[in-house]
Amino acid sequence: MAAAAGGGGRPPGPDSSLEPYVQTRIFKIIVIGDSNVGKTCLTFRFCGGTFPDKTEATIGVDFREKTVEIEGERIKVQVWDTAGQERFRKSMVEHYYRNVHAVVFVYDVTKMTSFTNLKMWIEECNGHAVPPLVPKVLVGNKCDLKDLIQVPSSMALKFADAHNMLLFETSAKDPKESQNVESIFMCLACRLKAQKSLLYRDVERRPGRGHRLELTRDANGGLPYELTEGDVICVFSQYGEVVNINLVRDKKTGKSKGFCFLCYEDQRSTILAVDNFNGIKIKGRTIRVDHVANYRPPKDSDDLDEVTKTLHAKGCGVKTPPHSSSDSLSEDDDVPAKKQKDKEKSRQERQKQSSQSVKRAASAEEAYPRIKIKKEKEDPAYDRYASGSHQSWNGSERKHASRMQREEEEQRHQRQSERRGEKSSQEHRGQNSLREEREETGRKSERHSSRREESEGTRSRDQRESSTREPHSRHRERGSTRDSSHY
Ligand SMILES: Nc1nc2c(ncn2[C@@H]2O[C@H](COP(=O)(O)OP(=O)(O)OP(=O)(O)O)[C@@H](O)[C@H]2O)c(=O)[nH]1
Repeated sequence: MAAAAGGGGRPPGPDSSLEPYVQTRIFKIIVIGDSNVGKTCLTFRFCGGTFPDKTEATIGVDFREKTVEIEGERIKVQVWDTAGQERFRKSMVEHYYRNVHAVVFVYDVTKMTSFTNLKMWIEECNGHAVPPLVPKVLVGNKCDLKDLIQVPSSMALKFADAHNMLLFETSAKDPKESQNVESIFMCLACRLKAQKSLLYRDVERRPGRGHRLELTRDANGGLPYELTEGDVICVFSQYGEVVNINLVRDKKTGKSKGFCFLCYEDQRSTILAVDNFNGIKIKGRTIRVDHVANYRPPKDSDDLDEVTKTLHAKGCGVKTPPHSSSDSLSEDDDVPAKKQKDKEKSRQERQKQSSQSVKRAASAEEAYPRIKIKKEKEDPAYDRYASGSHQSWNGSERKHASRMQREEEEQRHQRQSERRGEKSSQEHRGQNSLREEREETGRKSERHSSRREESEGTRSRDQRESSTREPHSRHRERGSTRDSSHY
């Protein structure tokens, strides 16, 4: 069942390797227990197949990895060898438990205190809201020291039963027991595989330009006020490119309000960020992040300088070439400052005329073709936080977009009729060309209907999303994302 082994080092991030994009699931398994029970040796035995001559107390965490094959599927077992000593684990505990898929509790069969302390380790684990679905096993190590055994198997078995865990009694040192050590992790991997689809590599790399990450603020945390947009981008670009950021600032003082909206280049990055950043501490403040459907660009206010306005409009991501001709409609992309001012005026005029939020969202979509914004209902929570006037979008931009579409359509028609004209001028129009024409018509109608299906699909999806969006429906949405990315 098992294949290649891995070594220690940094946690292999989902994008850290240059290996081709394959669907490899990663199971994060943490090994917990008192210091000196043999956690490091067990992980060495499993990942490297050896018993280390010498070990030192683990500081923070060590990572080891092994790729195994279960029923034809390659799975990466990522083993987190945690520190047993309180002083070496304090700052890391939250990281251990975040998005963990399975837990291995280890005690030393020759040391009763390491067994009685298990209660404390289980409490710690429960205190970090590890879901009940996460499999846990109990491992009694150092069974080779037969004469020194203090913890009888019957006692350990009773404890394991009481906590709904499997018990493994083994030795990292004794090579004859290596199969048993392997079974600990393989048993967990098999159980995890049997559960539903896991982890990030399964998530489609969709250009989810509308997907945003919301860094919220509550009584216990939020972004440290001193962080600038650049700081936030530095931290959050670990999991993907940030293409736009809206760090909400006080209108008068310009100081950060401690919350922010980020737009990643794809949905996968947003999911990764939610899973990895939620609950971390930055400068003593706990970060809370949510994955919500739509990125909201900053609201324009009068005292913003032109550079900032243009940056808000363009985003901060690297420019990618437009996907299609309609993408190149971005008139705003290189709007000179004066034009921007004029637009601002007419925008304000239009704002008086129309206060319908749906319309606003629709026109925003046209104003920011690079960051497509889905239509959605106005989120009152956003208005509560955000300062400054509502942004409404210029009707001329809408007209411009539709005019361009019309022109494009006309050009396409012209090209088609030219092609047809050429064909009719041919003297001998045989069966082949007739067939070609029929095929062309078929293709065209196919294209047409698929486009219609696509737009209908998008519309109904948008309708569904907007109908379920409430100020706090983010959580539901995030839950559904998790459903698809976690077991
Ligand atoms: N006899 C015997 N000794 C073992 C076994 N496993 C580990 N040891 C020894 O136990 C000591 C501690 O092992 P480690 O693996 O470093 O213990 P740990 O739980 O990782 O300790 P911390 O990193 O401090 O949390 C070392 O001297 C190992 O050689 C085993 O199966 N049998």
